[in-house]
Amino acid sequence: MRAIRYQPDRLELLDQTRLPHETVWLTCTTAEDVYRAIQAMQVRGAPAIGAAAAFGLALEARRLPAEEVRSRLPEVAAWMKTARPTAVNLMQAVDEVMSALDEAPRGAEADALYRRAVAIAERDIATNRRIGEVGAEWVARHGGRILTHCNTGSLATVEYGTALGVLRAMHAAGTLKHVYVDETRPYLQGARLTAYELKEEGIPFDILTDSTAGFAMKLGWIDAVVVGADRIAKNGDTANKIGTYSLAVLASYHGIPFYVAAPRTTLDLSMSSGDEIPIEERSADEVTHWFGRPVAPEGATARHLAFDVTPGHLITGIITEAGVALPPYEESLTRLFGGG
Ligand SMILES: CSC[C@H]1O[C@H](OP(=O)(O)O)[C@H](O)[C@@H]1O
Repeated sequence: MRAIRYQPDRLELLDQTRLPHETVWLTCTTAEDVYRAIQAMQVRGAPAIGAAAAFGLALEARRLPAEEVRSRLPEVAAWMKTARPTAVNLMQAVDEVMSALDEAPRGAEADALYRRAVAIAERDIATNRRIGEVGAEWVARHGGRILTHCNTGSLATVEYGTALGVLRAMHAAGTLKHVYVDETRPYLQGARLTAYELKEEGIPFDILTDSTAGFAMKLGWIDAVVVGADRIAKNGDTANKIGTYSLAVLASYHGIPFYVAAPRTTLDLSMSSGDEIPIEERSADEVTHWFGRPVAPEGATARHLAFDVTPGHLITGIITEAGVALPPYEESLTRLFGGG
């Protein structure tokens, strides 16, 4: 499954606000088209956001007058980084695609950025499959009944997924027994998107309301928890979808292994701890309304923190393409990926 399709002159995004009941593709031809799609969560998921932004800048390089690309694109790149604040993949991908500008022959900037964006997308897919291999072997030792949160599959990562990639690899190896999918209010990445991906592949699952997870652990349903990430600090503190922190506390209380699966591009080793990670707060309307229809009484207010930060000491291991990092993360992550 692909949620992002790319050509030199356009980027097509599967509108994730319409899934699972409608398949609507958005066609983007400018950086602004992509910026708006990221902000509206029509494309979402840390790696997918990064890849889309990279293609958005390549499109802008094609749209701008050739003689103005080098002077104007850096400003567009800085603006693109503000589309959403938490997923470090956005910032990393923008910097990576912009580095192609320095190396591009004059007059061929757009083609150079497009090639770099394609390289980012294809590398991410290969990385995801490696994370799946590493994670499947490691997590299976705990058992095959896995709880996951949000959506970390093809829809979040160009293809295959990170945490959901581990579950795909376990399913392929015959070690996955069942997936428990947190619905993940209010956007319902779990109930709408993860369920959509798992159903497509015949992987057995049940959706749980977010508030069921703790009791499911008490009932002995869960062998391990595997989630994704949007930014991981040097000490292993991990920003991820709101509700992840609660899952980690519950898993710790119940003695259940809790894993994060993420690529190098989600690590922010410049941050010493999760205290520095910017947490996106989205419109209260996304809580008080169900995709536009009012749920709460008129005038009700809400706080909508879109992410939380799980302290490294609650994380059993961080599954990456280079191996599984174990505490202490300051040492293990640096050993796997270097200083920064
Ligand atoms: C594989 S990264 C997916 C990551 O991104 C999600 O956030 P959002 O849906 O708001 O983009 C969530 O934190 C997932 O774990």
